[in-house]
Amino acid sequence: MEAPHSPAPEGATATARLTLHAPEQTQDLGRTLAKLLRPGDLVMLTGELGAGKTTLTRGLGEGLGVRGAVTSPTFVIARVHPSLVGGPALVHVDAYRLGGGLDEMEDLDLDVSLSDSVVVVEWGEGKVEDLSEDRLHVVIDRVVGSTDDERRVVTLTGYGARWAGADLALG
Ligand SMILES: Nc1ncnc2c1ncn2[C@@H]1O[C@H](COP(=O)(O)OP(=O)(O)OP(=O)(O)O)[C@@H](O)[C@H]1O
Ligand SMILES: [Mg+2]
Repeated sequence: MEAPHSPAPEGATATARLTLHAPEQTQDLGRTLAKLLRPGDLVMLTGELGAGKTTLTRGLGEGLGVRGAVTSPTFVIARVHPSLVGGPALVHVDAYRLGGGLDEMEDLDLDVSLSDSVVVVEWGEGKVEDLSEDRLHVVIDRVVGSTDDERRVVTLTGYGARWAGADLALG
């Protein structure tokens, strides 16, 4: 599934693609990716229902050393997981029901500053890009349409100066 010749999207400063074969690998990717993340980073997760966005976020939470189990934020729009290791909190957002985007996001009245946190947003495309000039976009695709195939192709694309030259080939 490598597509080395596909052009990078406009504005992209770093990109990588990898294939994951099981949910544990998706979670591991999150753990590895967490090492690259800093306070103020915005990570957007895109992928259909059950693609593995929350699974990846669970790994991010482990890698960041935050409190609380990462689950689908079904009944809340955002959940804050404070750091247990003196690092940034993880703010996990389900933007699916976030109609208005940015304004609502700022109105959520989270008791944490987004610029001190790592903000991970599921279903945020077209809604939260304005939160930061820099962002890491993670797209998770099923290799085939079948729901019992565990393979996923993950495309990581960094936008903005923050990600310029970053090595996203984390496999
Ligand atoms: N390679 C894989 N990576 C991640 N999840 C996988 C993989 N293979 C199978 N799965 C399964 O797919 C499901 C992914 O669920 P998850 O909640 O992470 O998806 P999601 O993208 O957050 O969905 P939603 O859009 O409903 O929030 C889990 O049941 C998981 O076990
Ligand atoms: Mg989810």
